[in-house]
Amino acid sequence: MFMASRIQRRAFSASARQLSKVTVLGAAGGIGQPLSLLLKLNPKVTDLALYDIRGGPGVAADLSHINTKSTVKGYEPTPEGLSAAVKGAEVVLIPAGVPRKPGMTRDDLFNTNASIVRDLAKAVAKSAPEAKVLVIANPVNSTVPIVREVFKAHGVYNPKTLFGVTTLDVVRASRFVSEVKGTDPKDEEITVVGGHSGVTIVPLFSQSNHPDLSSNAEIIKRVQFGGDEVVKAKDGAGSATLSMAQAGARMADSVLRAVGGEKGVVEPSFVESPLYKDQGIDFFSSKVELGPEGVAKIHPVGQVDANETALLEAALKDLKKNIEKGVEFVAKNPGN
Ligand SMILES: NC(=O)C1=CN([C@@H]2O[C@H](COP(=O)(O)OP(=O)(O)OC[C@H]3O[C@@H](n4cnc5c(N)ncnc54)[C@H](O)[C@@H]3O)[C@@H](O)[C@H]2O)C=CC1
Ligand SMILES: O=C([O-])CC(=O)C(=O)O
Repeated sequence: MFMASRIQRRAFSASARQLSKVTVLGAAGGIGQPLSLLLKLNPKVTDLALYDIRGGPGVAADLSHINTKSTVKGYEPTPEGLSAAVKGAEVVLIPAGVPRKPGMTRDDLFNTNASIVRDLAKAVAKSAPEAKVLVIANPVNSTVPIVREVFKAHGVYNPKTLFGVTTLDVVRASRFVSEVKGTDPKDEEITVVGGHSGVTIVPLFSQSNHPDLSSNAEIIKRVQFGGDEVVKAKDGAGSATLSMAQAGARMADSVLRAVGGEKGVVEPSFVESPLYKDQGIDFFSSKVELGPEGVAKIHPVGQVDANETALLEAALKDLKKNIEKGVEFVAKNPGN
């Protein structure tokens, strides 16, 4: 009978028990807390690292009592704490940054959030350059290019590992359609492309079970401005946190499934993309097939109708400006 050597047995048990450290930067915030909770409940996460400029260790102590196997550790808000939090991470999620208040656009958050994301990206570039980085902080259309510029400056940029999280847009689209059509949202897969703000969010209903909706201005607007609905309802207390936590946890889970070797995992995401590079637009959200290294394949936009063509044109115009703004910010403000 074949007897596995000790080395073979060790190699087998390491691969069977994939170690997946996941770090949340901004873990004590409105998104960070429920997101961390959902990650604590995910058996694919073996180590959960929580960092925030305030409150990280408290949230970690609380979550650490939940009886799932993963370890949970909160880190002090120091450069050493940040570096230790990200070190060895498979996935780093970044929901750190201020949220909108009524009357603001996501772009109005740029002045505050650009430097927060830049500085966190520096720490990731230094201590976890191979991690898959999932950027949630707004304006995503600009913060993702900021992370790229920082990684490039550190000589560690890999386009396969940088993602802007646009999952909430497809989550919303699926739910809103199911409400209109009286269906189960799990059966409503709606492709949403472009970016993550207002008119840069383009739902492609012509590709769904309900092509009639592609001329329905009301539902298109609801998907594009779903975030504003929540901002208005929260009336000054912030923006979407719980639905965002669910969307972020879904995206992290998909990335981990692909890391674990699962095939055919597809999520929409704002990534460096060839689709509109000829128009000077480096980043675009479309369906992305995930693999062990991160981005495995970027799906094309596919067939769109006349109405969607017009929506895409408007989206590309804004996207270009948003992306350039992020790139210019790092060029002019490289930080320390
Ligand atoms: N991509 C998306 O679909 C969505 C993005 N967002 C964005 O996510 C961000 C966070 O939103 P909320 O959690 O509601 O805000 P929040 O204010 O409740 O939480 C933000 C957390 O970040 C922390 N923080 C600030 N600077 C930090 C730094 N330098 N390092 C580590 N932590 C830091 C704060 O202490 C706070 O705990 C906002 O920019 C918001 O616009 C919100 C919803 C959806
Ligand atoms: O609307 C906001 O500011 C937060 C966000 O990105 C969303 O809910 O989609």
